[in-house]
Amino acid sequence: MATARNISRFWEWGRKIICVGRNYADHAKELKNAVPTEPILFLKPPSAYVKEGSPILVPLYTSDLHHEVELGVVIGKGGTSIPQADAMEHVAGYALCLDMTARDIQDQCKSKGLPWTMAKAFNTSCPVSEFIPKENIPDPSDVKLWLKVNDQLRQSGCTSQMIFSIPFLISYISDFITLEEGDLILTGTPKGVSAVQEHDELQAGIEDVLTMTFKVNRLEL
Ligand SMILES: O=C([O-])CC(=O)C(=O)O
Repeated sequence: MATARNISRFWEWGRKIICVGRNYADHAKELKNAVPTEPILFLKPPSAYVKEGSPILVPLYTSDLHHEVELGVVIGKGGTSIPQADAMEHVAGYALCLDMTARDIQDQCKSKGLPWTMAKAFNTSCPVSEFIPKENIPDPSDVKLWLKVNDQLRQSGCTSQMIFSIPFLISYISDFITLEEGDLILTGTPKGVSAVQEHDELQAGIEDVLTMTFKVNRLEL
């Protein structure tokens, strides 16, 4: 049972989190998934947020927790049915994000045709950096992302490899989910995802813009 002390460690930041799956062909292929022809979307609740200084907590029900480094897009101006041509006017800035994934649970859900909620939406499943103002990333379609586990490089990719662009995703999502100020869109992960263990240190960065560090802990009840 979660105690008040535990709950106070779960940082709430921003609003809803809309995630795009398999938006990099090399990552879709490394997990033997088809490259999508339309965006694959799933959600994380605001209770998934965790900021630097607080740990990523491994859910008790997984033995295969993976990191996925992603560029997050922070919505500054809400809207419904936003045309692609206007999409970037709705962006306030960015955040470096991790889409922590219980891979064993996701595999079970996939084989049963069930939603990925238990694999993707648990407390602390969305570690985020500080907010990055839009001006600090003038071309979000061409920035390098990387992630190290205990100083070893695991993921290194460039947002130029995305299948669906940021303006396309904003327009596509807003056709059926109204985007609101503070919402975060996770734009998918490049290849190199791998398992993390208790006591690991994850360091991730956006080239020349920022780095962030998170510790991994077991959830204590
Ligand atoms: O779990 C997955 O492989 C799907 C996903 O989130 C991604 O590709 O970013």
